[in-house]
Amino acid sequence: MVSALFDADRWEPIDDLDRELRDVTYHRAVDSGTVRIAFDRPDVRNAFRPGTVDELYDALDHAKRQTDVGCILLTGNGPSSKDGGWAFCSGGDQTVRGEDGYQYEGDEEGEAQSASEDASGQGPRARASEQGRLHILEVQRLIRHIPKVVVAVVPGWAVGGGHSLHVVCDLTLASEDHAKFLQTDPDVASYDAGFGSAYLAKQIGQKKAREVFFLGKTYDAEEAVEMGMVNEAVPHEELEATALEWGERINAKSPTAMRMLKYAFNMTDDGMVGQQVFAGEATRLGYMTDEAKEGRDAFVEGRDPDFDDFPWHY
Ligand SMILES: CC(C)(COP(=O)(O)OP(=O)(O)OC[C@H]1O[C@@H](n2cnc3c(N)ncnc32)[C@H](O)[C@@H]1OP(=O)(O)O)[C@@H](O)C(=O)NCCC(=O)NCCSC(=O)CCC(=O)c1ccccc1C(=O)O
Repeated sequence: MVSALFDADRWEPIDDLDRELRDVTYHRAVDSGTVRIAFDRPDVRNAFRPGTVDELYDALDHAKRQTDVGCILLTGNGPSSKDGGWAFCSGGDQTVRGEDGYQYEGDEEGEAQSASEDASGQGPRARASEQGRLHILEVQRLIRHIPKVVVAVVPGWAVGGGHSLHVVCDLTLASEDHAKFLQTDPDVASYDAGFGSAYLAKQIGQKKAREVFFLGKTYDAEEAVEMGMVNEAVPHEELEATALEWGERINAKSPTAMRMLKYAFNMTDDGMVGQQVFAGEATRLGYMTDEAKEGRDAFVEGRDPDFDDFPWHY
């Protein structure tokens, strides 16, 4: 069983990644352009270790390249076999935290190296795996820039770095029975000084965001909706069916419009990088015009371009 909320009839596994997935499951909906990526360490509240982050990154990157996929659901499998508890993600696995980041353990490091080695056997990720990692931030940036709608589907605890992940997702859907939102970063002397805090303040306001971090209160799904950091709370049993409905709605829309809107929402907060990402898509749209083709063809054919037929639009 993947998860107690997982409807096996509605999903098929995706298994053409370069690595074997141990800490994450990855599925595609049978009847829509929606994929489901889930943390699969329910006995530790879906805490992520370095290998989890590698798998998550690779699954997201694979999803990014599927041109018939418009929606990515990010969730946590459950419940825990130990106590029945549910989690989206409880952040970095504190048992493998070292002085310079989170450490690969035993065979996890071996797998990461063999999956990432270049021809010399000394590829950048092979070398990096000997050191502590904080590469959940690379996952955050991928979620931020992926040209699709990413929905955090929260069946239980969203804590620490897991809370930050839901913050950076485009939408959050939560179980009204079990979802709980908590920031423990300052309790364990960690701090997400980027999207997890500053972008959260854009969502819920400065005072409330400071309360989340400085007082470390736990909020249920309804409170999180009230605060503006969760879009909707639904009964636990309906969580994944509702997420799939959202995926269908999203996939029915114009891919270009959705991509440009996501980048437009990002741009005001993302500085020059936000402008660059939006501008790249504007350039792509430009390339699709006859005017751009004339510029390219003129160069390739060794002649001056003739733009006379193209108006100076206003
Ligand atoms: C999540 C809890 C609130 C759940 O509490 P409860 O329901 O009572 O369950 P427990 O009995 O506590 O937990 C069950 C079981 O799971 C183990 N566990 C839970 N969380 C973790 C974890 N994060 N790491 C390791 N193990 C965990 C727990 O030990 C139990 O195991 P047993 O063997 O059964 O006893 C509560 O569990 C809790 O508070 N967990 C810790 C939450 C936490 O502090 N997370 C880390 C925050 S820091 C972080 O995530 C940094 C991430 C990061 O990389 C980063 C770095 C720099 C910038 C940004 C980031 C970023 O945030 O992205």
